[in-house]
Amino acid sequence: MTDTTAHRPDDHRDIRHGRIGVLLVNLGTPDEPTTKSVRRYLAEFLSDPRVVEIPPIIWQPILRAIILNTRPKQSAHAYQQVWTKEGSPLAAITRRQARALQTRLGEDARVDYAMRYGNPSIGRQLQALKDEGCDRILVAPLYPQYSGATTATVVDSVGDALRTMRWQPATRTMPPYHDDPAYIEALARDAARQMATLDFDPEVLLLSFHGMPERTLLLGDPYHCQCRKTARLLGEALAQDYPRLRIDTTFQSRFGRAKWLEPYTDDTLAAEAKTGTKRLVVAAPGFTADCLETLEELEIRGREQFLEAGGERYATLSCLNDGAAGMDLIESLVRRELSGWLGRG
Ligand SMILES: C=CC1=C(C)c2cc3[nH]c(cc4nc(cc5[nH]c(cc1n2)c(C)c5CCC(=O)O)C(CCC(=O)O)=C4C)c(C)c3C=C
Ligand SMILES: [Fe+2]
Ligand SMILES: [Fe+2]
Repeated sequence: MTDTTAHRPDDHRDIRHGRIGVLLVNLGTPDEPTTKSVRRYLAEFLSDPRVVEIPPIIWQPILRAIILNTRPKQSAHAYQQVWTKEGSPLAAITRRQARALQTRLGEDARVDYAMRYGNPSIGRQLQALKDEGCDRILVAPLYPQYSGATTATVVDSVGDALRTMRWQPATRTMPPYHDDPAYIEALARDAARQMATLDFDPEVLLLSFHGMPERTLLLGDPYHCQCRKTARLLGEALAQDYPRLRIDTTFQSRFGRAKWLEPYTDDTLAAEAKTGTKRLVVAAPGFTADCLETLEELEIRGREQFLEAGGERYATLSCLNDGAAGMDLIESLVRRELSGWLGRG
């Protein structure tokens, strides 16, 4: 037991309890944009059997001998292009989301954030909330679409942390919200706000979601269907105001040699330009916060792919981040989950 709340028999009066905690969780990111730091992060991330579903006895030697000797340098270079004074964009934005939610919830709950891989870890943050007297904790994975590689592995990690505690807090996890009207409304409202600031009139809006090996779809992971449903609902919401805009769905960030969900974002950007699309906008509705995959892959490399293939105007929309639409959404999703706890006498 690594429980830090152990106490002597006469300490009972000092144990605070009865508070509610909220832990926002996102994927994770390296601490520094260096090869060493990225290697440490990727070693943890890519060793999760939920993420790479190849038996460890086969995968670990490939990971250690090949991937971790090549990818960290390449990814560190990508991270350097988007790194900020506050650190990795994903960590900085998630931190701001937690602070903004704390302001909105006030005395109703203690809010913090964690990263599934890297820092601050889920285990450390659950313990910290518990040490602050939280005996009920809502874990909110910031993934609108469920997948084994994201949502489920957050829950695995919560289970690992609880396993070390003698006196566990009660926990609850926020469900995916891919078709929640509040999510679709937030995306539509924020897309309209950002489209109004463009200095060109786009012909096409690509909705780019993070990819997954196609095999996961065949094995029953709902991720692909949930992305498709989000895209359909968002398309319907936008169609009223943008009747001439063509909206398509693609999947990005392919990794390794297996077939991933199609169509691929990079191929589609080039194909659109080659078939005559001149003005294109990309949004990434599956990402709650801007990160390497939006700021580098879509904004930097996506732009090059589209313009080099003959496109003329290109823009990416920001994720909901800690803006008003995004925070209204997170607050309403979290309050819904907390309602039973907050309602008690
Ligand atoms: C190797 C398999 C991968 C699967 C499966 C996967 C699924 C998946 N990922 C996200 C969200 C994010 N992924 C991010 C980075 C990232 N993803 C992979 C690989 C897989 N992702 C790698 C190797 C990396 C690291 C960067 C790189 O080397 O390319 C990020 C950004 C992290 C950041 O620091 O900014 C996010 C967010 C989802 C939603 C998902 C499945 C649905
Ligand atoms: Fe990923
Ligand atoms: Fe599907």
